[in-house]
Amino acid sequence: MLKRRIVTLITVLFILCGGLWAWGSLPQAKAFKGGGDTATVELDGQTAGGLEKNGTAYIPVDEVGKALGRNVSKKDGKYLIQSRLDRILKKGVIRVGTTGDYRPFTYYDPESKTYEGYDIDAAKRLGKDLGVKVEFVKTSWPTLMEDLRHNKFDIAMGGISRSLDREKKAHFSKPYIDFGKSPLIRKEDKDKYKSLSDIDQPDVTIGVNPGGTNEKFVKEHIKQAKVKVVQDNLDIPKMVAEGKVDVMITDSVEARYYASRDPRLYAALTDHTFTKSQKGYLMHRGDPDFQNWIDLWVAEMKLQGEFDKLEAKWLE
Ligand SMILES: O=C(O)C(=O)C[C@]1(C(=O)O)C=C[C@@H](O)C=C1
Repeated sequence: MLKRRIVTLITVLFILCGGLWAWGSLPQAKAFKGGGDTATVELDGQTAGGLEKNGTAYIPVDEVGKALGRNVSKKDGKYLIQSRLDRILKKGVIRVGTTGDYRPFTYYDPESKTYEGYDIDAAKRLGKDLGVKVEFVKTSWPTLMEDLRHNKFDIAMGGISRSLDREKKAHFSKPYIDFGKSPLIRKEDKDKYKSLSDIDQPDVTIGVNPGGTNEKFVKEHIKQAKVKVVQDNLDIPKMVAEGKVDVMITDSVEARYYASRDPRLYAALTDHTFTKSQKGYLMHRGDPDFQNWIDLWVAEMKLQGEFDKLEAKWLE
């Protein structure tokens, strides 16, 4: 009887020591929250859970991978956190964030419940070239960076301006189109607005959508004119045409698009834009394999004249 008890005790001790050894060998990360025997870390806006021991968190590497939107594999005794590219290929889906409010790049049609536009076609082509399905995820200009950080999508596409500010928090692909900020006005005002100072007058009202580079430009450069913030970007060109606001300062590409479709509108100064900028696709930081693939894809699209075809279809 005593012998059996001693054997059981030794077995229990043995299992306990093994468990502690396995626990201790889990990869580490600093905990910011949690206590007792659970811990949580935040990685790129996602949380991963594990155990805490003496102020150190032990987070299973699978959890880390999940939080980063990446797969984890084990080879030659080493854990490998794979690129997002491998995960996309394995899952057979790429999640593309897009705002759906910026013609001609991205437009969500509430009736057909589908997206269309230059970058929607580009995203579909991207899916085809990757050999995966495309799942569009709605985002917005004010929440774009947060939605990316929270891993709501793998890449954002839809007339996004490359900017040094955004590159501090995310990563842009190589550019695929050049443009600049310019005014969309009523045709009858063609001779009235010939420069930014003609526009920045107390009797002028500028319509602007929140959260993007249009608003940033207006905040930085407009001192005297009235500014009306319009939640739905798609409403602004019509508001200009109907005289509800006088000017929309936006990307020259968009100004041209609306002016060529509505005879009441005029795209001014598109050859002398207020700024010079480029569009790019927005990705997470720290994943060179995925970023390189996307850059090569952008280069191939240019080389094969695919962006030219999209321009002919959507921008002319
Ligand atoms: O923020 C950006 O990157 C954009 O280029 C998007 C942006 C904007 O500047 O607000 C550009 C033009 C459209 O009218 C709406 C959105």
